Amino acid sequence: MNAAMFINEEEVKSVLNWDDTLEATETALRATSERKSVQPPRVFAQIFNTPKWMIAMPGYLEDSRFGGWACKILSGNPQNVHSPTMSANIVLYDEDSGVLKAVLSAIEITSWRTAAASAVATKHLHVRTGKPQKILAIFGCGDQGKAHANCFYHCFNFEEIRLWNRTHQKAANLAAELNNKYHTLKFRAFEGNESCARDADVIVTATSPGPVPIVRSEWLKAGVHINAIGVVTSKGEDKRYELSAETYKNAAVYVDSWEGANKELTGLLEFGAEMKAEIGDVILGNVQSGNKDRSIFQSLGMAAEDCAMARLVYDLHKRKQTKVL
Ligand SMILES: NC(=O)C1=CN([C@@H]2O[C@H](COP(=O)(O)OP(=O)(O)OC[C@H]3O[C@@H](n4cnc5c(N)ncnc54)[C@H](OP(=O)(O)O)[C@@H]3O)[C@@H](O)[C@H]2O)C=CC1
Ligand SMILES: O=C([O-])C1=[NH+]CCC1
Repeated sequence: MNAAMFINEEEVKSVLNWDDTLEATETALRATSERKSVQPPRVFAQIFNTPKWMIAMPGYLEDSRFGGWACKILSGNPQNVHSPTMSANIVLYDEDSGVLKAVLSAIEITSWRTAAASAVATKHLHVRTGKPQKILAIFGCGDQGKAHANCFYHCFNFEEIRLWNRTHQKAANLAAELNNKYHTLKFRAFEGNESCARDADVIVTATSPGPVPIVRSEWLKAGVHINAIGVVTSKGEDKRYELSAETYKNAAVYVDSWEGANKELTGLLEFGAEMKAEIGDVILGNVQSGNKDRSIFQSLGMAAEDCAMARLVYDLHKRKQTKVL
């Protein structure tokens, strides 16, 4: 057995690509509904009376190409100004022996696979049903918002991609950066969240939610699909959701895994939300369409996605190293 390796953020970035990421993530979502993954609800540790947190996400995914046995450990402080708000590493084990194979930096992996999960949900719940893909609106221009903008530009053909951020300058900067990168004028920064949401066919919310939701039901068009990826909180009086209660009530809500949703999303039931299905069951064709024309993918993020991505990045990194030798 070779010594375990550390794959740093730069090495991860050098092998990541959207097509493989989308395949790995779709495999993890589908395998979850086929019960080919093991991923108990993740463990949260809040550090005393501070906003500092740690999450452990152990998992196993059975698949010949993307299978893996791994645990992602995240830690963060949303108040960080001069350092990233989140750290993430995946510990990858040999699938037979359980011996440590590699530790991978997982900030980029987390952004890419989260954006890919939203794209997979959008493909199956919206695009494949023939609904329009004219306007995409992304709320939040941090790491996740940026990854979603890149991923959705790669996967779909929206005519306009709107960007909104609490601090407007960040949306303006990202729009300029992406227009420059892709030689396009599709990306537009919006000052108001209402104007950004109106007429959008697909919405992504990628913020750390505050006490006031940033998207309201009355602004939304019929048939809209929303990918809500910001972590929701429902602790006593402290309720933080990106979407208003009415938005949930007026849509069919899809999740990545029931195991996670049953622990972390019970607050949505208070809004009268119809918790419809796992995305994997939609991919497998096991879900009948209902009478709600709006859909929400409430993304929690899954260990199975991280297993698939760790295996993918490990294999691509090894292949690259072999070529260099
Ligand atoms: N579902 C999943 O799989 C995953 C979900 N996440 C979640 O996604 C969200 C975004 O993560 P990430 O991009 O990495 O974080 P960043 O720290 O990079 O960005 C945070 C974003 O949230 C905005 N924000 C913070 N507070 C508020 C508020 N009160 N109202 C509106 N916007 C606010 C920030 O705006 P400003 O620039 O003004 O500060 C910024 O746009 C988080 O909730 C994170 O936990 C992360 C990883 C995976
Ligand atoms: O799945 C994930 O990695 C996370 N979900 C919320 C914060 C990080």
